[in-house]
Amino acid sequence: MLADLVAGALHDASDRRAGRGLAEVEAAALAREPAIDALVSLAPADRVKIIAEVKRSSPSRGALAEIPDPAALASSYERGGASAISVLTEQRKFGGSLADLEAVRNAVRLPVLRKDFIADPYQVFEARAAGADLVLLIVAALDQDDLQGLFTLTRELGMTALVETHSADELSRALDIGAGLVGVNARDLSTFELDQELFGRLAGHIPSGVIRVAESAVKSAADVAHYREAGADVVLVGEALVTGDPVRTLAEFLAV
Ligand SMILES: O=C(O)c1ccccc1NCC(=O)[C@H](O)[C@H](O)COP(=O)(O)O
Repeated sequence: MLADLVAGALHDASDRRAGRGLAEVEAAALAREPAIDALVSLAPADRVKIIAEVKRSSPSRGALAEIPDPAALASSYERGGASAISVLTEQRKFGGSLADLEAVRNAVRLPVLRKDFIADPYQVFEARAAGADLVLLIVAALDQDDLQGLFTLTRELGMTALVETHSADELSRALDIGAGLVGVNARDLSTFELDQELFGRLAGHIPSGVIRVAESAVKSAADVAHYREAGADVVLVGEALVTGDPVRTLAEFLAV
């Protein structure tokens, strides 16, 4: 399933590239104001930080929320105390787009993450051109050379990579490339199974100086507290925010 998601994202990127070539997108990326330094915004603190996600639907859960105005949702996340905004830009299964990301960029002063299945440099340039400060790099979706290449390009463009892992082996590959922001996704992206204990098993192997992000499977403040007790500096939340009152839910989650 992950391979299908990556193939679909690459196919769509290739379609967009036919209309807007690499040179044009690269120029647009370089013309942007400098990216916000997400390593500063998400640095460990005496309280947990939250990356709040704009998520309409997903392969595992189907339709979640309409979200007619992603900019308004992102603004409410900002008001609610989120430290960064994640925007799912994959269209086929998540109903997202780069237009969503651009709208969010224009609405908030927080760092914005392009959450997609990124496997080609074109997608990284697109992200920066749309105003993203971060991109997601999923270790399971990339061989080590491609992971290193996309990570290096991300840094060259002044952005931060959230390097996502789901096993000890993937974590060591993330650390090998020098990732400073490492995610452990509770969701197996091929089977969609959730393992909320995975973060706790891997967190001890993430050296200090690397920001630890627990991703997925948060339904309640108790789940946020669970991740925090296991060592999470940051928790990334999608479904619980888009299906509830975002400001009130964030307040509960940030109070742990
Ligand atoms: O959410 C899915 O079903 C999914 C399936 C396959 C690949 C990625 C998927 N989601 C992306 C994410 O990792 C989540 O959107 C994110 O971590 C938030 O998760 P949640 O709070 O559980 O909505």
